[in-house]
Amino acid sequence: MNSLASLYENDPVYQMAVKQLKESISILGYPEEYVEILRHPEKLVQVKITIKRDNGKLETFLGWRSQHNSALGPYKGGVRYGENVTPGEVVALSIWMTWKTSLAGLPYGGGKGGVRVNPKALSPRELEELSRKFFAGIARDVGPDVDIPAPDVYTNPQTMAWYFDEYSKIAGYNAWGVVTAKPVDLGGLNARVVSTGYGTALTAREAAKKALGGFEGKTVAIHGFGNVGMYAAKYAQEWGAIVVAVSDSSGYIYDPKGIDVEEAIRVKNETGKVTNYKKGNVKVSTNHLEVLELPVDVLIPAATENVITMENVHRIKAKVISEGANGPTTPEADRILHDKGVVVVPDILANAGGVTMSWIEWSHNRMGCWLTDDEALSRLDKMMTINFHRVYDDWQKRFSQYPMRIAAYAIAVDRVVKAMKLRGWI
Ligand SMILES: NC(=O)C1=CN([C@@H]2O[C@H](COP(=O)(O)OP(=O)(O)OC[C@H]3O[C@@H](n4cnc5c(N)ncnc54)[C@H](O)[C@@H]3O)[C@@H](O)[C@H]2O)C=CC1
Ligand SMILES: O=C(O)CCC(=O)C(=O)O
Repeated sequence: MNSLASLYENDPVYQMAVKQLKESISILGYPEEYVEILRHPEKLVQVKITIKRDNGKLETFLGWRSQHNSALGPYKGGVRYGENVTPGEVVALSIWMTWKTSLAGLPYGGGKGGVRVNPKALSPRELEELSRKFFAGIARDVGPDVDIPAPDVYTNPQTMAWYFDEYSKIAGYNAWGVVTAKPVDLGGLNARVVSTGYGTALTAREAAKKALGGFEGKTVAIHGFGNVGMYAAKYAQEWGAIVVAVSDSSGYIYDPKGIDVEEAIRVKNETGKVTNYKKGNVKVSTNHLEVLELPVDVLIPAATENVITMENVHRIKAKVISEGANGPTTPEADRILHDKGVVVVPDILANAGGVTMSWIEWSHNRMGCWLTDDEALSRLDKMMTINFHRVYDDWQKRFSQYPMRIAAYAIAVDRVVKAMKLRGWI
């Protein structure tokens, strides 16, 4: 294999994505050579980004955009910033995007981007320069009909406004459809901000109805309190569950009687650390991973990949897990959870609220008309509830000896393979 593949092949997150792909291809009865076709991105772009720091020094960062598969439509997926971002992680995330958009029935393929940078160490001006230069670097490879980025970890609507502006200047017109999750004044929807967390809480709710006889009164712990974790907490509480614990990278807070989610969001937004929450008899710990092991009914991992592993899976007590994060559970741990009777709603189903709302935003931008947030959320609710039950029922009917992820993958991979065959690619 060529040397570009050596950039990602040894990455453990990439290897996890390939393992899941292999299992699905084998279960679907497709030839093994499909694994070789589908394990590589169609294109991987590396960008060098040099910015002038506020102290006058030049600093160089690397960024990547992985375009995994476009059989069903333009590549779609977020861009993340982080000091440990690797090309392997970006390629893996782009593979998962292909399955996610396919499973959601959207007219998209899968892509993902990343920049290896600690965003917390940059001033707002430095962050803007980095964001604009990253997007200018990939401008020839993206576009409203080619590849449509969106936010992921440590990027947000402001980042999308810079991307949109940079691309529009290069293209010579206002390219509304080149990114989604834009600010409302630039054609975005407020509903996109809440949509991933909304969808993750929704799939937790539907899974709890199946596995626990209902969602109301059930206890919930959430790992990660950013965009996804916060809104998953908000909607879980709104729908009657008791959110007893949440964490961010500073640690976690736990109150068995329930935490005040609105207050926790205020504390996180104003101080940057959820562990500054002080209400009631709250217990505060600096070990954020312990939140995964609390005695709760429902667990929502909403931070990073590889947090439920063979190391901690035997200590996990939740009976329902809804994966807000991408790739939080290793395949081995997933199998053990399944054998213990835990219902794990897989990431490609549980966190599809974001990309589904992105599609609603993108298609309305292109038609030049606008939806209210309530209309957009009610559409999302319908789409995700139907999709959850379609996957759940198929799992029970055809794949109950496997984790639910396998049923989701079987539907998703099959749709992509069929499109590739129809197009004459394979
Ligand atoms: N924002 C979106 O629309 C979507 C996000 N996701 C996934 O959800 C997860 C969270 O994303 P966002 O909430 O958007 O990010 P965010 O940047 O808004 O929040 C991330 C949260 O995770 C915590 N965190 C970061 N690194 C951590 C680490 N190494 N260990 C423990 N905690 C850590 C942060 O403190 C923060 O609370 C990611 O896996 C992302 O790929 C999936 C679908 C869509
Ligand atoms: O809204 C989007 O296009 C991206 C969402 C995303 O990156 C994800 O679902 O992981």
